[in-house]
Amino acid sequence: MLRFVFRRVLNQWPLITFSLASLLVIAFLEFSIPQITQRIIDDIIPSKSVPQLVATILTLLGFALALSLFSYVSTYVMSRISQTAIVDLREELYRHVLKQDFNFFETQKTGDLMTRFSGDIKAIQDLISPNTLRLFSNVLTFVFVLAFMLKTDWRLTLLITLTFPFLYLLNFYFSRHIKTAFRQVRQSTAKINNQLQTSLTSVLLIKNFATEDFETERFGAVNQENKEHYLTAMRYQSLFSPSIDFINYVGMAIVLGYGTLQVFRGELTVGNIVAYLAYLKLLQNPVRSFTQMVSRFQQSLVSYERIMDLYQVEPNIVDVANPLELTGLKKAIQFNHVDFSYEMGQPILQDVSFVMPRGQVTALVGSSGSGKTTTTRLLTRLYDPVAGEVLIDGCDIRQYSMSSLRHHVGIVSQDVELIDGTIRENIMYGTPSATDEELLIAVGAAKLADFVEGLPKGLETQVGERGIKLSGGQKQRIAIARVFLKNAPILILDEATASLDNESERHIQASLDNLLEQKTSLVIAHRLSTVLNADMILVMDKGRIVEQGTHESLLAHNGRYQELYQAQFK
Ligand SMILES: Nc1ncnc2c1ncn2[C@@H]1O[C@H](COP(=O)(O)OP(=O)(O)OP(=O)(O)O)[C@@H](O)[C@H]1O
Repeated sequence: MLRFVFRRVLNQWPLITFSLASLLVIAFLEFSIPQITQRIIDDIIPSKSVPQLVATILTLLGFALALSLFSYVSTYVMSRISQTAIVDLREELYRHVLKQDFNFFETQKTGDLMTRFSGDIKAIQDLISPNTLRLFSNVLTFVFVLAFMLKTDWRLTLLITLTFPFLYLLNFYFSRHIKTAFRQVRQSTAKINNQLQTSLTSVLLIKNFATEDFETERFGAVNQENKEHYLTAMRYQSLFSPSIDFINYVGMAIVLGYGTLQVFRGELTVGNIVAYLAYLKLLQNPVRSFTQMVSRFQQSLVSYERIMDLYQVEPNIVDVANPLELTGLKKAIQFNHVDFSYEMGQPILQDVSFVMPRGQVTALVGSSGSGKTTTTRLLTRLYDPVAGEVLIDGCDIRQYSMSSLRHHVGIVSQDVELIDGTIRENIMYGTPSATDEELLIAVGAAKLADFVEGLPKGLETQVGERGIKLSGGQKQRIAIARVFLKNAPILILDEATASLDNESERHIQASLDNLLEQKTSLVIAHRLSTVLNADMILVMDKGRIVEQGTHESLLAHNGRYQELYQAQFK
């Protein structure tokens, strides 16, 4: 973990060098101040020299001022180093997560991912904090002080160091337990986040089924679990500091007891004892901050492991080395003996083969769960086939760069996804360079113009939380306008007109027909009326294409299409 953190701050070496230099100065000043006390007690008090006293006090104040100044500067600089490193880390992790396969997001819990971005990154941030820096300066002071004490009275110093093994053992014992306990705290916090995330995004479900009490009870259970783990962690942590304090008092007793005996024998001065007591504190400081660091370190370690887990996930669907750039569709898209399964041993698509010639509309029909959406997902490489291939102009789509492939496909799907922003931002999402003229054409084509003109802020109206609520049909039309604007040569319409009333559907259908005319499209529709005019209809059943042809030829055939048609219209 330290190596990981170190690599992340290494590029800020000038600031780090400056911080380390300040640490040296701080350690020197902290070591010197008790020397001044000793000098006053042992030399100046007996000499009764006022000028010497004034000079020494001024030196003391000067040292104290310098100490404050260096502490301030080094703390601020360290915060800067830490913030810069954390911003980089968060961004890198974000990019890494977005790069993952679609499948990753389907299996990963959102709340858990959010915890990694918030809590876990914060724990790493704590590690690169001014407190950690303090620990380093304390360690330096520790070395200075120990060297001096050994020189002054090695026996007394050795007696004090007898307490160190106990400190070490206590650290060892507590840190192990604290680490385990904090891992459980984090896991249960992620559970709380998951529960919150799922219930807050399904409020309608909860209201409709009046399951508030049930949900609250479930939430209570995970909340309680979190409390138990936290209390376990706290039990260890609260016992940790007092145990260390006790050992420290033993050290103080040794200095006072043995030191006073030495004074009796004339081997140490009173000033020596006072300085020793101050130094004892300086020896204890590192131990103190070390104890705090242990728990922070444990938390960071748990978080580090969770972040590393995330880093270690690599996407399976990636560009080949030196991918081709797709520059347009010239002849056809072809599915060639494609097999696919989401989970091993459970085939979803089997031996799917068909051709979509350029400029034609291919429709996919079939009962629910027959594999229509899955087929469209293979075309944009949300998933790759298990066997067989998908070709564009005779070339396997895996040879093209994913971004060029996806730039060539426009999708309107069942679930419209809107971003938090204005209607304009939503329509221009993915096409930020579109001109106002192009935007207005898209708005008109998607039959949104009347609706937008009726809004006081027009295209600048916020959608979602801080703006207007949109109906299902309006959302869908925004999604259609977005695809109009993208103007990709290949179109996928997955139940694109699903949430429109009959009248809007007619409007949209007309403009979609315009759009489809110049495109190569794959249209999924449960309502057969929307696919009557398709150039080719593929009938899917249990992951296979069981029939294909035009509406008339399929009806005449008296097969699965006939059944579907009968079920809908008779
Ligand atoms: N992410 C997934 N993981 C595992 N199985 C899945 C996943 N998505 C879909 N399936 C399964 O794959 C099969 C085909 O689903 P698909 O969504 O392609 O069907 P569909 O024909 O589009 O259905 P509908 O018309 O209801 O949208 C279904 O049995 C479904 O349960």
